[in-house]
Amino acid sequence: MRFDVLTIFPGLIHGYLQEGIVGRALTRGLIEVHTWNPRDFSDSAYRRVDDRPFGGGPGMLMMAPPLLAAIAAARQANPGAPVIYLSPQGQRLQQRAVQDFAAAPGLILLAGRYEGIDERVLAAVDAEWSIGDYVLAGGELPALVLMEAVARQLPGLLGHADSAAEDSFAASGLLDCPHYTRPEVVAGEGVPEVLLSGDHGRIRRWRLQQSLGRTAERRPDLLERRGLRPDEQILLEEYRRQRGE
Ligand SMILES: CN(C)c1ccccc1CNc1ccc(C(N)=O)cn1
Repeated sequence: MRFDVLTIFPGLIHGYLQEGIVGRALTRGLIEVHTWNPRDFSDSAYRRVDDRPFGGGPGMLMMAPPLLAAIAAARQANPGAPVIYLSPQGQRLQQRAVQDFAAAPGLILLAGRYEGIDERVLAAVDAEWSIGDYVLAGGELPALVLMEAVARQLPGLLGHADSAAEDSFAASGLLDCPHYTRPEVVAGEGVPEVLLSGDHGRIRRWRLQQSLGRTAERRPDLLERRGLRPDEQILLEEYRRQRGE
């Protein structure tokens, strides 16, 4: 999959992609990442990309012409790829949208800076997405968040093939259960004996019960949406009894 990122800080994008699974996906050719700097599309002497807002107000805005030209260049290089604008005004990114993006031929991501961009750029944008209800100095981190979440979904990217499919959100719609590894005792704390039992049916049951209990405690909204099978309802009730609720 090809990602094209429009940013005045290309180093932020390439820098992050040197490490980790996305870095490996790059070297393995599973993904391609190209950055386009609006400054290269500015027709002003000082490669100007920002200017003062009409109507006054603090800070600067990104001008439309350099961004529109950069978007056109990216569309030519990544045909069929939707242009996604990362902004606090966008739709909230959830795992379902990530899975949909993973099926796209490519993605063109527009990272805003300053106080935002000229509204007329949105005529060239296909969708506006937000990674959460908070404000960052630029759209580069949200672009990297989207890229990594999508890259994890690409077949062949993660070692144990089905792990992305096993992601708690994707598969079960539940929060993940607790995990343990060696050493067996940490600061006097041991490991739940069920995990040492070798009884895989019991282990699976315990993990589902933990996921259900944690989701009920921390994210009841997820359970609302998902609903519970009868057997899950029983596991959750047993969990609550054991927790003395
Ligand atoms: C500079 N700002 C305020 C801005 C204003 C408008 C658009 C983009 C930006 C860039 N900042 C972003 C981008 C995305 C998110 C998010 N929640 O996805 C948070 N911040």
